[in-house]
Amino acid sequence: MSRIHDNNPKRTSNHAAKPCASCPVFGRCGGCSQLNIPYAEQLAAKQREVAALFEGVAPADALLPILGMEHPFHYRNKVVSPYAPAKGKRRKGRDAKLARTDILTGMYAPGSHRLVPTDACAIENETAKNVTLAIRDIMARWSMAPYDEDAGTGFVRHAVVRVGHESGEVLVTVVTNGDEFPASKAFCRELKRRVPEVTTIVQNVNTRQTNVILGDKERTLFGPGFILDTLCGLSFRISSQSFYQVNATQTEVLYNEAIRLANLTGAETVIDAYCGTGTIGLVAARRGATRVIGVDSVASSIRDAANNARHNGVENAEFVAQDATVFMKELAASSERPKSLVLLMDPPRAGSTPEFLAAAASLAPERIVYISCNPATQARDVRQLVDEGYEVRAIRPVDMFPHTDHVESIVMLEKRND
Ligand SMILES: C[S@@+](CC[C@H](N)C(=O)[O-])C[C@H]1O[C@@H](n2cnc3c(N)ncnc32)[C@H](O)[C@@H]1O
Repeated sequence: MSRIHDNNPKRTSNHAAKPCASCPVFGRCGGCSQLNIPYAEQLAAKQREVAALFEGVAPADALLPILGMEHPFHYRNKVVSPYAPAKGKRRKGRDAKLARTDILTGMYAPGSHRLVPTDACAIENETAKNVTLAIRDIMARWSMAPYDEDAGTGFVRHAVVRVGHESGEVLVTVVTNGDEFPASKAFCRELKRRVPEVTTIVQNVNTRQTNVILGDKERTLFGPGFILDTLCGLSFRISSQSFYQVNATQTEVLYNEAIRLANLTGAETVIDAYCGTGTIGLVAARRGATRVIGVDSVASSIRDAANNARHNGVENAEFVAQDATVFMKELAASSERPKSLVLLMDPPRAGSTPEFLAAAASLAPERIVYISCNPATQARDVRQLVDEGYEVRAIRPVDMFPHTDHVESIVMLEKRND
């Protein structure tokens, strides 16, 4: 996701952190920075940002209009809420009574670990928010202490709530500073009673004094330990540690557009580089690719991808746990180079590597569809691909995170005939 650097002083001064009708903590909470700007204006600014980044890299007419949301609220299907003691409310003893106001939950202030309590949020899924508030109330009622990050004491650190966009299933991960979860069965019963949509509850143990939210140890307290959700007609299994895009509505928009731009005719092998849990590659496997090879450096994502393929009966996709650059260089050097090739790539914010891009170009894919959450590094990488003999045919910004200064973009390149 790219941060907008809008040099327009008028826009900046007009909209500087004023109170906002949709959110009483706007300007203090680090969740959204543009809630006070009309949505159409936000989209126009994101379009301008992408246009500026690709000036001189792509022909101006390659830029297509940004795809925004029809209902740009409550789109976050994953909500991460820390719990902390209210100031001056640090517990004196283990059995000290707690009131609801003694426990803070909400969002951090921008660039800090100061919790801004919120009872409602304009961008988070409402069921997920209800879960985080219900946990706070149960904690107060049952004297479960929130984690104090300075002292390293207290029990409940975070709740990570994921809601299946289509299925409505709800996975709650309670991150605890300790292994033993007293009365965990009663806790689950009470949470389920308060928010009946909850389908599974997992305890994640994190006893380290760190900013990293999840620890390594987990146990399922209630339900199957995962939820299922449908994306582009395929069913995906989501567990507490799986990578899954947080705005499912726009993920479908993003993937549909990427597959449209890939223009698969039924003859192509598709490489899905930086594939995560294989979501986009599996959609390509269903929509015209003869064969899909996904590659990602995270072994657990590759296991999820292979399971997702099996679970959906997709037989023309395989997944490799390897560094994407090493994989591309090995493929470029091998004698088994696929003839008709399309490359899909979706690297992290830092973008790809010059070696990956050079190996990709030497494999001469007919089309490259490059998805990015950081158009600045994407423009840098696309410039190299242009130098290596490709031409930008289309750029499509997609608004995955309304009311924030992030924008996603898809670039489609074709091999130049010169
Ligand atoms: C933006 S995510 C894309 C995931 C997937 N395409 C999706 O839409 O869900 C970037 C992915 O790149 C992977 N990654 C990061 N560095 C990598 C590397 N050097 N080689 C291969 N994969 C890498 C991460 O594990 C992550 O799954």
